[in-house]
Amino acid sequence: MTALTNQQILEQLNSLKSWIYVNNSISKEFEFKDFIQAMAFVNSVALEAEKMDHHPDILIYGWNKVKINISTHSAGGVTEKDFQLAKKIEERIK
Ligand SMILES: C[C@H](O)[C@H](O)[C@H]1CNC2=NC(N)=NC(=O)C2=N1
Repeated sequence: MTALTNQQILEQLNSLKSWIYVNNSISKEFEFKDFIQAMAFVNSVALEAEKMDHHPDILIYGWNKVKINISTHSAGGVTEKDFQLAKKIEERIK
């Protein structure tokens, strides 16, 4: 899998809500009612990641916030798989 160009990444970001391109990955911050809701979200992301065998970096902070960063380690950049995972994550919080 080859890394997408900056142009391709910026175009694909338009199909996602509030994700940004930073530090060679796509990233979004989420805020929840409380810590338990945040952890429930993180566990649902873990299940999606396992299903895809494609894993994000997950930061749980500030009690009820979660930051997700996704890149494709083997490609050293952002690939289609990262956008697929981001779309799955967005479906999980609807
Ligand atoms: C062996 C296993 O399939 C690989 O290490 C997978 C696991 N999850 C992964 N996740 C991400 N984000 N990038 C990868 O290159 C990757 N590779």
